[in-house]
Amino acid sequence: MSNLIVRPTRIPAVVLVIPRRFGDERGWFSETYSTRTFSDALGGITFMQDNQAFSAQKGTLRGLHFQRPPEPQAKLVRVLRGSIFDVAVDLRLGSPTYGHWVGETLTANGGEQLFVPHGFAHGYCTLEPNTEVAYKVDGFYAPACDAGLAWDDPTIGISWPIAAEDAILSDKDKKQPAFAGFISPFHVHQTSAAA
Ligand SMILES: Cc1cn([C@H]2C[C@H](O)[C@@H](COP(=O)(O)OP(=O)(O)O[C@H]3O[C@H](C)C(=O)[C@H](O)[C@H]3O)O2)c(=O)[nH]c1=O
Repeated sequence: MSNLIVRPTRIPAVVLVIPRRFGDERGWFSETYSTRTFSDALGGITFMQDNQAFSAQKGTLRGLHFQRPPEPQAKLVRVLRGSIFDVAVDLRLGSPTYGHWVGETLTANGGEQLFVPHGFAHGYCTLEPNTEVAYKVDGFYAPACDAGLAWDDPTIGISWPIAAEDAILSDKDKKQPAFAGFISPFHVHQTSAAA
């Protein structure tokens, strides 16, 4: 039996992985990341940084974010506590799913992880209070390359599982630009281990 369930989403480059949990009378154990088991699913990616975010309230929405080249970031996202609706948006010029989004519910109880490659915007909203998210990135934080798109952009049309008036946003995310007129720096044929 494999220690990792791998399921492509409706955008094949965005992959859901579920590491096996070994349960016993004490609880459970799981290898939440291993280059040995994940490399087949994610390619030869080298993660450089671990991030963790705590959101006190249900409906906290972070995104849509990405870093422009030369510092793009692929992300491997999982939930330590609570649950989120995790979203990736295809920004790769030439992709048949350009401008399309995919969302997956990630929970601490289920241990699901979402891989978001280079060329995608990423965002999530929390589905319960006191939710903690941990994620690996394959590029360092580069504020000069930080970029974003409006979480509620009508052209992208993400079906968030919360009412717009209930979304809790940073000041930055309240002012992210619209997708209309966006000029993507990414291309589907960019050679990258993560896209
Ligand atoms: C992302 C990041 C942020 N910071 C500092 C910068 C700010 O002073 C503070 C909060 O940053 P921000 O408001 O951008 O955090 P989030 O809104 O959670 O943004 C993240 O959430 C969405 C879902 C993402 O996919 C990105 O990883 C990231 O943009 O942490 C750092 O020092 N290092 C980092 O790697």
